[in-house]
Amino acid sequence: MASSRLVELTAIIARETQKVDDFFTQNGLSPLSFDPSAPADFPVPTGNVEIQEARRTVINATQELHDLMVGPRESVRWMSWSYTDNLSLLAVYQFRVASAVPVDGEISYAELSKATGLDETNLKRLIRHAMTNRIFKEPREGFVAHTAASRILVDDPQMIDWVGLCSADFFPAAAHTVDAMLKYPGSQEPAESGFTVAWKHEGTPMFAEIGKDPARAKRFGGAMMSLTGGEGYQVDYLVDGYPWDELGESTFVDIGGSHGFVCVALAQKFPDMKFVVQDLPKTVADGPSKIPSELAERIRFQAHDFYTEQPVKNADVYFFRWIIHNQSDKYGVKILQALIPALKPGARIIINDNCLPKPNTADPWDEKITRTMDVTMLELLNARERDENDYAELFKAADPRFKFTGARTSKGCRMHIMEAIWDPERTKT
Ligand SMILES: C[S@@+](CC[C@H](N)C(=O)[O-])C[C@H]1O[C@@H](n2cnc3c(N)ncnc32)[C@H](O)[C@@H]1O
Repeated sequence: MASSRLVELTAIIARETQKVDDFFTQNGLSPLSFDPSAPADFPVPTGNVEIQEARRTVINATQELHDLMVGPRESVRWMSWSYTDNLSLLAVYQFRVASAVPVDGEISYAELSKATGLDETNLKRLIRHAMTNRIFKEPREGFVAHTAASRILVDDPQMIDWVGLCSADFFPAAAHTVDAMLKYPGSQEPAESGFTVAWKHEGTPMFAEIGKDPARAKRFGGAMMSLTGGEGYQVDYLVDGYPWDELGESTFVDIGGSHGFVCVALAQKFPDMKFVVQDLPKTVADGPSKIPSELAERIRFQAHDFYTEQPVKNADVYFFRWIIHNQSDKYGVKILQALIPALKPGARIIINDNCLPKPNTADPWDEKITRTMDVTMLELLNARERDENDYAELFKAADPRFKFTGARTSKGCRMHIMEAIWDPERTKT
């Protein structure tokens, strides 16, 4: 029957919402709301699998119901204008509108215009558009007040960086990605991406260009902290999601490890492990100051370019988190090959990154995020996310003596742990 899916979805939504609501009542939690005083995050721990699953089911079922009700033609029509969401967000970011709106209370458009330097007419147009995404509200005509979402743009500096990075730096890159693909078909070069075409520095990759401007680099760093601390990316999933205790006394090399926060988390739980954090010279220079003094003896820093030969020989683990997805296959292979002179038999190469799902197998919310991340890697660096088979092929292309053992993840985690073992006995064919 034509309406059966609609009725089915409505029943699912009612049933699962009831579970969430009962949990809120039993635990004395305030009801969910868009009010500026409402919690900025869903206030149930990620470890509560039952309620988190009910929540996801509602998110996915309401989205499906919404899309069915809107219908294909109208969906496509208005999806084509979704870039405007970025534009109004960019204006909010660029003119620092959120910090000019009082946290408790309201401000007239005229005063807000004075405070931000954005002319009143355009301010009103852009803010009223942002309001359609629940960023600010107009409690009475002509006055602006915060919502829970706009409050985040006052309270959370890393989220402000994330919004700035995506709307100011990445949005033009997306708009120029097809131009870049036409100009450099099938390119694997980071210096020939949509980002480089948009910002007119073809020949210089995004990271190098951003690094030239301290403010832009700082914003990039803050934005990455916001993303990697977000739901499903917390480092606890890595600490608890792999049998690190099997390693006993061991050396772990965190390649492109930034300021060593992964090593800190592992060192706290596994006292027999020692760590080397490798990154570019500027980054490692700041590293030691970020390590708790009781762990300093076990975590050392080393400047190393991961495209060149690995200097730490015979370690037990060579680890890459958020590194391989920034590489095209050409450069991913180069990074893995640079390890080979250092590897002892049985050394583990561990990649902690996204793993693209097989079609129709993933949670739709997660799949949307991971596939958006994949296309973003194309825009920025001509790099890519990979599925399990792609990782197997990457290791094989680097050297058949890498024995790929597969990808694993845990409930609620949006990343995977991919592992290969160095086996010099495997035939090099
Ligand atoms: C996306 S961040 C990932 C940082 C960290 N692994 C994490 O999980 O948050 C990429 C890191 O790679 C470092 N990096 C970039 N190019 C590098 C290179 N050629 N050699 C070593 N590190 C590099 C950057 O400085 C940065 O810290």
